[in-house]
Amino acid sequence: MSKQIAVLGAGSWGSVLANVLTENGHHVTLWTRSAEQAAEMNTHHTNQKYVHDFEYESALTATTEMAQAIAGADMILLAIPTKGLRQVAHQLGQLLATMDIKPVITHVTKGLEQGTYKRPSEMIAEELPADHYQGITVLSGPSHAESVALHDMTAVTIAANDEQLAKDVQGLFMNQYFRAYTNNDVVGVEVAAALKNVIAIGSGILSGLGYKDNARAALITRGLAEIRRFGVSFGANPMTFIGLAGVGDLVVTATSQNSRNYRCGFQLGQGQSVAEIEANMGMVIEGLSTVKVAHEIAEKRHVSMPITDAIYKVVYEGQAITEVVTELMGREGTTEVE
Ligand SMILES: NC(=O)c1ccc[n+]([C@@H]2O[C@H](COP(=O)([O-])OP(=O)(O)OC[C@H]3O[C@@H](n4cnc5c(N)ncnc54)[C@H](O)[C@@H]3O)[C@@H](O)[C@H]2O)c1
Ligand SMILES: O=P(O)(O)OC[C@H](O)CO
Repeated sequence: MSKQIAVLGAGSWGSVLANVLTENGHHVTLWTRSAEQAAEMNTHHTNQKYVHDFEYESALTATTEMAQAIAGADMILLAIPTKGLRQVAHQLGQLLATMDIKPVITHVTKGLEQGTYKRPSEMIAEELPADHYQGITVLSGPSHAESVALHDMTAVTIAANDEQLAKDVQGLFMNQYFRAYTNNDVVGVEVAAALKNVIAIGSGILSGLGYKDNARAALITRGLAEIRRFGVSFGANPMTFIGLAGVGDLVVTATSQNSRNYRCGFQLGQGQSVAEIEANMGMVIEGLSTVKVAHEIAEKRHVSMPITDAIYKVVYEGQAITEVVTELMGREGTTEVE
């Protein structure tokens, strides 16, 4: 059945997911804070700043008025980077309190909040009035916007504490090229989503330095071990980390030139500075802030995360990459399976 859906955030992922939902026959309104971007979408059906040379469904409309976007919404999809999520959720919460709707909330944010160390669903829950939405679901997994736009076969995870809610959202997204699985491990899915970006930066660094397949496979495997350790310390299900939101997203992000986090690492490995890379990317590189949060949390909770710590030293302490790599490889031998 056709539903009314609002997508908040018209970057790469928000605009492409809005298009998937429109293709699935839903009435979708995309909210953006940029009047130029809304006009471009409504007039030319494009969003050139984020996904080049792609024509969106003409039924997809955009607005800068959040109240207009969410009017009558059955689902509201938040596609905002970690840094802006609380602010947008706050704005949404104020509107929901005054409106006669009770939508499902879904978010796709991959990060952890600086300072509070909160996961995206925790931030959203803190900002929305409890009785004015049905619950929160998380969409994650190996899914580059550019590939989804081209109908590359894609499988994602929809996580929620409430199984029926996850199934409802699964039904909205499923089609011939987009497959969704449900998962009840919200903590594991959100931790995996945030931390894979850090390991992807590390993988890019190794490639940028000229290391080859063995090095990358070792980094991905041991990176997954520390992501799992971190997640399990928060009560996550270890099985989540061998699923789509875990190894799936880690592989796609840590091996693809489509990944902004991998590309950022590659350029670091080639000697560029973080400031230069961020200025040229023009889109969010979530791993750069997540590495700081993850490093701080791991230190507080005594979770061993040598790769994350190494990337932290490169990004935030300016330590030479070659020195960090030597240190990592020179650590005392240990056992693989804990
Ligand atoms: N791009 C992908 O392929 C992809 C896939 C899966 C998940 N994600 C995740 O989805 C989230 C969004 O990523 P993206 O790729 O769309 O980012 P992006 O950089 O392409 O776009 C971000 C959008 O959010 C908007 N925004 C940021 N702060 C805002 C604020 N305070 N108020 C209003 N709008 C604000 C920006 O204007 C921009 O339109 C990230 O957490 C990312 O990790 C991205
Ligand atoms: O481009 P990246 O590195 O932010 O990765 C995008 C998605 O998270 C991949 O699933």
